[in-house]
Amino acid sequence: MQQQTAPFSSKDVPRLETRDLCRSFEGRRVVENVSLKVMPGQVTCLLGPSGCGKSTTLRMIAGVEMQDGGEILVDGQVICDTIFRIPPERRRIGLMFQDFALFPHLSVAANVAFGLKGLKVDPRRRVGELLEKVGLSDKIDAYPHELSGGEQQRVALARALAPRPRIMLMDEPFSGLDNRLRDGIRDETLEILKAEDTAVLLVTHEPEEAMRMADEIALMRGGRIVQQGAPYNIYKSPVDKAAVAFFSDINIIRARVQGAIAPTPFGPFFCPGHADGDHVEIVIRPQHVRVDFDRGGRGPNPTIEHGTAARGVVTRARFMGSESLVEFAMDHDGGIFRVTVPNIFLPQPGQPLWLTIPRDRCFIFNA
Ligand SMILES: Nc1ncnc2c1ncn2[C@@H]1O[C@H](COP(=O)(O)OP(=O)(O)OP(=O)(O)O)[C@@H](O)[C@H]1O
Repeated sequence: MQQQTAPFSSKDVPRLETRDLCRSFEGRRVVENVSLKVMPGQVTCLLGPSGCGKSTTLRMIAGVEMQDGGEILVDGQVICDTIFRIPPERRRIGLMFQDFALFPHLSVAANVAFGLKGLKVDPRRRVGELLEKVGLSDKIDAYPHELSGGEQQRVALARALAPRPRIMLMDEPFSGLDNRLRDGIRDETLEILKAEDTAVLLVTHEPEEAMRMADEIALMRGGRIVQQGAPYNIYKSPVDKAAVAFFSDINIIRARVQGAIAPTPFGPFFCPGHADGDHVEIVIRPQHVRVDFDRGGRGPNPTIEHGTAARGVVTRARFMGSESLVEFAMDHDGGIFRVTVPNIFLPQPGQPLWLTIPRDRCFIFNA
């Protein structure tokens, strides 16, 4: 009898996949069971604090660092496990790092053509095509010292793209650029990489950069991926307190669950799934706390959506540009609460105000 095979499309095969990558240095695990998939034309950001193992992961995929365990696949084929290893230069993986180091003695054209050595392509044509893409056709004969930081970055991108890499690994490639320049270059780079259908793995420790660039974020901590998903999902459904705190300041209300309810000075919080006696932390971002006026010592009326208001006294108020940051010392425990309010809101220190916590904006975790 003929065996039926499942319908299978090359579209379903990740361009880049890692399975359980591990690496230790001097007996210390710095990368632990990192499994990732990046589809063609997709950008995945490895996001995490300094030292969490992002660059080591990238270096193993590039082939300049050897893993202790796990495997790396490109288009469904193993290119490296603990026994078999394709050398870095044959992986067709492009690299872009913060110190992109153009060759100072070579012209823009020669820098871009450098990536084409040994390939059967017409270098003049490919260089011309790439410089047009990055908007630097008029700088073809210039030398790196004659270019701005942003222009140099674009040459580095053209050089990395020249051999048509299937995968681009980028390690904080934009952090050397000033803020205003960075946004433009980031967007342009993304557009070009998507148009070339390149799978991109980008390392960053900046949540804003990850939110801006990524189709998917892999949040890393202590060598492990703790959460993976679309930026919206990571922001809206964080796995733990640290995942919330990575994207913004946080306020924490501590309580103990009784009958699926955590009583707090802000009213009761419904805690399904938490057992009686569980200590919980209710976490809320500063932009989601609501502020109400004192109304002669009486705060706003309690509601189901916002619970009861708790009174605090302003200790500090700062205008931050598009919003104001106000700090409160809370009456019930003297703890500090941070609240951001759009536009200009600068109450005087000492002024009493009332804070409420929208129930649909807070996260409840076991303490
Ligand atoms: N060759 C090495 N020898 C020993 N320890 C190393 C080596 N390379 C990296 N480490 C250690 O491994 C850990 C992870 O480093 P890695 O560079 O991967 O982190 P990272 O998340 O990229 O940090 P950053 O954002 O600061 O670059 C760090 O504690 C680092 O000191």
